Amino acid sequence: MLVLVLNCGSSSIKYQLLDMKSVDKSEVKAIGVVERIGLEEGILTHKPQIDGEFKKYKFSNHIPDHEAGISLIMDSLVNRAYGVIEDMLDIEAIGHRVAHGGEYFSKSVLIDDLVKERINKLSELAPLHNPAHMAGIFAMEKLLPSAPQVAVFDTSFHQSMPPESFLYAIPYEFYTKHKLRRYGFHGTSHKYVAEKACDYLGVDIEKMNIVTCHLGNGASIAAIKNGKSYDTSMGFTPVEGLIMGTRVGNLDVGALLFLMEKENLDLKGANDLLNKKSGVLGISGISSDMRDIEDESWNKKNPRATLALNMYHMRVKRYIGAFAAEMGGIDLLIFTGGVGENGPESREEICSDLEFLGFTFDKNANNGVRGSLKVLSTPESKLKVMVIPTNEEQVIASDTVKVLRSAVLN
Ligand SMILES: Nc1ncnc2c1ncn2[C@@H]1O[C@H](COP(=O)(O)OP(=O)(O)O)[C@@H](O)[C@H]1O
Ligand SMILES: CC(=O)OP(=O)(O)O
Ligand SMILES: [Mg+2]
Repeated sequence: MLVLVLNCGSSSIKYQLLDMKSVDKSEVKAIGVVERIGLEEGILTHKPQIDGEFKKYKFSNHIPDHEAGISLIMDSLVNRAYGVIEDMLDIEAIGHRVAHGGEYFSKSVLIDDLVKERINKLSELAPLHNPAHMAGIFAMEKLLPSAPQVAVFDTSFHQSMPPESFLYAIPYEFYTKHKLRRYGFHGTSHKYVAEKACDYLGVDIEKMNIVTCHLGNGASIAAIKNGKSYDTSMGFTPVEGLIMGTRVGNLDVGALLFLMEKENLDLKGANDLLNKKSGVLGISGISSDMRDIEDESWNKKNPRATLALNMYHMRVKRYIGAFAAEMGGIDLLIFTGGVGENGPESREEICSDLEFLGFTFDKNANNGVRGSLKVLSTPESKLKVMVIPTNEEQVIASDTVKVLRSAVLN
C-alpha cells in the first residue's frame, strides 16, 4: 500500500512516500520538505529513491500557502525525471501528523467531518501547528478526494499521564470547563524511540523507567514508566518546558504579566514573544538553529551564544533529574530529534554531572555519532544511555495502515 505521510508545520511541510509491505515493513520511495511557505522565496527539497539510491533536487519559487506546497510535492512525486510514481492516484492513503488531539483522541483515527471539526477546534491550543494540519487535510481532499486520510496525534501517547502530572494547580473547574490541562507533544517520537531502544537491548519496556529527550526545533522530554507516558515537559501548548529554537519553555507567569504591562503587549504580542522571539534565538540574538549557535560559540567565542547553549543544556538536565526523582530512578536515557541525534557535544554536556544517576558516559562511543543508533554508556553502567534516530513518519504510515485495516474489518 502506498502511503503519503504529511507533517504540515506552520511554515514547512515534511513528507515521505512509503510503500507499506506490511504494518511494520516499508520502503521509502521519496522524502522531502517544503520550507519558507508564504515568504518571498519558498524552497522544495525533494529526495526520490531512483535505482536504489536517494537523489537530491532543490527548487525555489514563491509558495504562497500549504495548498501550493502540497501541489508542488505531488508534481515532484509524478514528475518524469525525478518522480517515483506514474500517477497521483497510485497513492492509496494519506497519514497526517497532528500535533494537538486534546482529550478527544488517545489513538490514531480515520479522518471524517467530526475529526476535522475537533482538530480545527483545537487550533486555539496549538496555533503554530493545528491550522497547518487542517490546511494539509483540505488540500489532500481536493487533490485526492477518494483517498482515505488518517490523523496521528502527538498528544495520544501522553493520554496515560496521571492527573498529578497533567493538571495545573489552578481552580479545578477550569479543567472541567475548558479542558485546561497539560497534554504533552512529540508522543509519536517518544514512544517510537523508547520501544526501539528496548527492542535493541532485549529488555521488557513494561519493567523500565525511561527518560526520552526529543531535542529538535521544538523540544520535549518524557518520563515513561512501564511503557506508558508518566510525565512530560510540554503542557497545555507546545511552549512549556525546555528552551527551544524560538519558544521560551518554562517562564514565571508573573514575568509574563509584568512584560505585558511594561511593553504594552496585547495577546498577539505576548504569543509572538513566547513562541517566536524567545528560546535560543531570544538569548543569543543570533539564530534559532543550534548549528549557528555552536559555530558562534565555539569558533567566534560569542558570549551570548555560549550562554544560550549553557542554558539549553542546563534545562534538559533539570528535567532529567526531576523525572528520575518522580519515577524513583531511571534505567534508560534516550536522545533523539535534530539536536539529540546530531549533537554529540550537546549530549556530552547534558550527561556531565548526571552520572550519579547510575552510568559512566563513554565519550569515545559518543564522539562523531550523528543520526545513528548507539549506546553511549559503558557496558558496566546500570543505566543505559542511547541515541535513537526517531522516525515519526514510519509510525504515522504504519498507524495509517492499521487504522484502515480495522476500518475495513468493522
Ligand atoms: N549537526 C547538528 N548539530 C547540532 N544541531 C543540529 C545538527 N543538525 C541539526 N541540528 C538541530 O536540529 C534542529 C532541527 O531538529 P528537527 O528535529 O529536525 O526539528 P523539527 O522537527 O522540530 O523542525 C535544528 O534547528 C538544529 O538546531
Ligand atoms: C509540538 C511541537 O513542538 O512540534 P515541532 O517540534 O514540530 O515544532
Ligand atoms: Mg519535529
